[in-house]
Amino acid sequence: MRVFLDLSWYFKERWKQYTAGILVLAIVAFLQLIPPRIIGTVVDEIRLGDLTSESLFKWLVILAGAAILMYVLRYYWRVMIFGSSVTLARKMREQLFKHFTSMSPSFYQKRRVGDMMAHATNDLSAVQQTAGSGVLTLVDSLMTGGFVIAAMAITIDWRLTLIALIPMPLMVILTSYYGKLLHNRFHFAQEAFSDLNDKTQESISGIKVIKTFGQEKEDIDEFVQLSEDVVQKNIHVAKVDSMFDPTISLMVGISFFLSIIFGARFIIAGDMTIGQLISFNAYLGLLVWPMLAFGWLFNIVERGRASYDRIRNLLNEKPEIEDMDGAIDRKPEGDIEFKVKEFKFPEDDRPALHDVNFTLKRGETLGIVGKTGSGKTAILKLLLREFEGYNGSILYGGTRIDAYKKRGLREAIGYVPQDHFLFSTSVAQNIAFTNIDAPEEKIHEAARLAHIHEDILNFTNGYKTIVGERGVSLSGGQKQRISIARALLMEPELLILDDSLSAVDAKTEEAILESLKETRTDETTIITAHRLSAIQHAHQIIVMHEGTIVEKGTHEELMAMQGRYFEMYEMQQLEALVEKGGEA
Ligand SMILES: Nc1ncnc2c1ncn2[C@@H]1O[C@H](COP(=O)(O)OP(=O)(O)OP(=O)(O)O)[C@@H](O)[C@H]1O
Repeated sequence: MRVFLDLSWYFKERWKQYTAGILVLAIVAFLQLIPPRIIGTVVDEIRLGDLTSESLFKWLVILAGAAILMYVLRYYWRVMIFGSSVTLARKMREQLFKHFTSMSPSFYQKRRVGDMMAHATNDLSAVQQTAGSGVLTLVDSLMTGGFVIAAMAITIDWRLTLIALIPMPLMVILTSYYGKLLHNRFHFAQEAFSDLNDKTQESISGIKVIKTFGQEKEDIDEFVQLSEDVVQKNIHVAKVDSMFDPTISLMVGISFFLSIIFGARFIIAGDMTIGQLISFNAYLGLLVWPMLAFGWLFNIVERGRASYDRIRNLLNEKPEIEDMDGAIDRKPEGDIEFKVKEFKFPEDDRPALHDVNFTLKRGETLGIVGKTGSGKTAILKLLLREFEGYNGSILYGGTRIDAYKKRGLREAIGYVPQDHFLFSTSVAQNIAFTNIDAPEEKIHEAARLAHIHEDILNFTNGYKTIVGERGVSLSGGQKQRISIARALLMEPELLILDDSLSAVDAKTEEAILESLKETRTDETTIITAHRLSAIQHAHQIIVMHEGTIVEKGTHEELMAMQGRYFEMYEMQQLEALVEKGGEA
């Protein structure tokens, strides 16, 4: 029952609804006692020959009145209690979503999407059930059960009541045992559901790759296997679940059996009338629901507790990167001074960066080149404060970047990542992602700078064209340029292009670089690239190798050094020549 204590914050918040709901439930529980009582009285009046048409009419009116009142009140408590449980789910769903958006990238590195989806669906619905059906079954089993037992003991016979209740302790022991079994099995069923969710999500996003490699059958087989696992684990849950009802019915059956045997003896002894035994048995019939509710209560509470714990654990995880107390609330600007002695990604023993030092003056362009895995993106991730825990300091405008509020820092940076993402909305909305109210001219201007404007005008609906999930209907180069336009619309203090020109042809690349040079005279730009033409004109170029800077300078200086950069350049010239068919 601890989950009710865990949810007490919400019960306090909605105490009016819950109190009203519980009060109404109590009235319904009391009204339920009327029909059995009337049936017994009528039977006794028939036996004694006292029943008149007036008295029968009176009983029928009372029965009808009680029925109508119960009908209305049953509707009312559902609105109060179940309505509140729906609001709780909404509230927790919002909390979860907000939490997900505040978490650092390393959180997503550790967790699977399917798992998070399972928390936001199955777990939330189990908690919702606890705050709705859980409260109902708890209150109803105690109240209806209590009232019925009191009516049996006080108005009929306390000895027969005690006898009829003999199977109860056994029922409590059995149902709580089933509850424990259920808890474990439900946990495994949930995990299997997470795996299935994860698989489905991955297969759908990777459908192109699956089809290209003709792996549909293998993928379906894997899905069927996981789906079978979910079914098996849920059958395990259902097996325990289905033991509740027969057990309770058996116990109630034993109660009826005992009440008939001993009730008949009491009638023969003259301690009880036939009408009273009929009322007693009708009351016993009313006990079936509270007993069932009691069994369900364990079931609901066990599921709710497991789910609530999982959600709480998730919500308790703190974002690794948070604003420090008194953080500066403005966008940084000025020179960038990068001095990192050593940096390791979480859960990685090898340093991704070591001894990386450079200064970038405001308004200058820095080019970063190097083999794949040499640490180019790692530098950018530190600048963006996506990761921390490095040994050294990164200053922006003379102040450590962690002294700024994360929001301010990120607003100053227009970052175009390698794995850019387009949303399933229009092209215009994708570009105006950071400023949804941006005027049309600004959106077009950004698109012109990214040299995608003409392409967009050729789309069926121009800027209103809806981009499929992850932009499947666009070419790689078009997606890249829309992502660049999105970053340019921010007019960022620092523009970072992380290998963002790889899918555009050399001519378009040159045109984009030219327009950046013309418009971004006072702002800073960082470009990482494999193709040297993208960084050739930068004020400063650093060559990365195995996590450190091995060469630094302008294109001319680096060429003169005849080192790695020179080799890369020569190699790329040769490749270009071969592509052109060897004509010099
Ligand atoms: N999130 C991460 N967690 C752990 N290790 C990582 C992570 N990201 C990158 N690495 C590792 O850090 C090293 C540097 O990676 P980085 O992404 O900076 O390379 P890169 O030079 O940008 O490569 P590319 O040109 O292929 O993009 C690599 O060995 C990579 O495997």
